[in-house]
Amino acid sequence: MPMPNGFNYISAVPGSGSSIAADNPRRLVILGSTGSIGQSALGVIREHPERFRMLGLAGGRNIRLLAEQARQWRPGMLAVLDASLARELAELLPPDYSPEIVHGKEGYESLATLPEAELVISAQVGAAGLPATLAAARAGKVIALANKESLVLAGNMIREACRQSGAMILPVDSEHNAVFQSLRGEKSSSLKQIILTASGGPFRDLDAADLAGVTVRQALAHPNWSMGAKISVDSATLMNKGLEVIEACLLFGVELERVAVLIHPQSIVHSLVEFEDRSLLAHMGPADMRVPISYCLGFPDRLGLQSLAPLDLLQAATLSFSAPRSTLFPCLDLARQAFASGPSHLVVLNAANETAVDLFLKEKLSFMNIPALIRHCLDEHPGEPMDSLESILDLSARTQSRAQNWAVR
Ligand SMILES: NC(=O)C1=CN([C@@H]2O[C@H](COP(=O)(O)OP(=O)(O)OC[C@H]3O[C@@H](n4cnc5c(N)ncnc54)[C@H](OP(=O)(O)O)[C@@H]3O)[C@@H](O)[C@H]2O)C=CC1
Ligand SMILES: CC(=O)[C@@H](O)[C@H](O)COP(=O)(O)O
Ligand SMILES: [Mn+2]
Repeated sequence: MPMPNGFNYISAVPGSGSSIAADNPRRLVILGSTGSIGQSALGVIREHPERFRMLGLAGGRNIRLLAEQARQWRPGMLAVLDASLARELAELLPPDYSPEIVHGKEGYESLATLPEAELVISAQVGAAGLPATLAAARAGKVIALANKESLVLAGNMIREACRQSGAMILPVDSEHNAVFQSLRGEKSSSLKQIILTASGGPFRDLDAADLAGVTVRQALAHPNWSMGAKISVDSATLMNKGLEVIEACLLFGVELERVAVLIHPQSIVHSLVEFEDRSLLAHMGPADMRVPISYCLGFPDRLGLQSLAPLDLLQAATLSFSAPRSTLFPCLDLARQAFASGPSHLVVLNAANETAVDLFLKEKLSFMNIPALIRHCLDEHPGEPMDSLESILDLSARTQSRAQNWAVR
């Protein structure tokens, strides 16, 4: 298995290092196929239809798009959020096609653990993605992981599940995919630090007075990436980078102190690794999620992406780097503090953030109150054992209701 040598990495499925043979297509499930990552993944697969066989697609509420995808890919199983959406979805499918339609947490879990599935793309948003991701890990699947919240909520549980089942995680998140590519063939003892790049989001040059009045529309207008609403707001607050620091620690088995963040407004260098000999390896490419997704789908081979224009470095011209402004964007430090405090603090961090972002998107919370609400929830939390999926989901729910109360106080 061509994994980074000696890394404490979530790894090693026997045979998963083999190339995709055209006569033996990779059997695939996409959780979150109706989202930004899900649609980008389907774009990659559309370029290589002979290499993949679609076994299952899962959406949330967007059954029109899911029906359209299902008509094209004809998987044997579909999943949606609830029973009534499942019934509506069935009505939208052609008469000659009757897949099994499942719903809710158990439905997503059964899709993620389909016995024939080899590769599961985990691209649901938020804590909702955890049960199916954990189920896929327990079932020994290769998981192309976009849903970073799963690792933040249950990193150690997922690592242990992978160790026991032989499941393996391939990082879809652009920074972690960049690190993964840069570490291949290297020894863990040579690694000094990981440097994650952050665009800084749409508000990176604003001052405190301007930040107080930013709108939802402005927060959703990411300067470089086209993404779903939740992660776009996370990018604007720098919580996305906070979640990514934790994701890097868990994926690559490195301590918090060895994961640095640099603001890099161009989003051309997707991250770097520094070695003991002062060498820096950087991964560069277009700011398009089809690049890391295709790397995971084809791993250990690279799939061609003819539909994507090459990055023109002459056009890009400048690469710049600066330190994050943590006073104005405290979420990055809040995430670091939560990770240092322990697993239940991470659950509180994630739940408070999800509630805060949801309230901000509904214009019930100001941008500056997103970190204030998260800080309040963390300050109140004494810590508790997190030893099962149920305990995580229970603490998430309690935190969300506390956060709602704080916001409407
Ligand atoms: N977009 C990007 O470029 C990147 C995203 N990521 C991560 O990937 C994940 C997905 O992000 P993104 O694609 O942008 O998000 P989107 O909001 O675009 O898509 C989210 C997907 O999850 C589904 N979904 C929403 N709520 C639920 C729920 N309660 N239960 C089950 N499914 C649900 C949605 O279904 P429906 O729309 O049908 O309701 C949709 O398929 C996130 O964890 C994000 O942090 C990481 C790196 C880059
Ligand atoms: C594309 C991707 O991986 C996102 O997580 C991206 O990194 C967001 O950009 P920021 O660097 O602004 O958070
Ligand atoms: Mn990212």
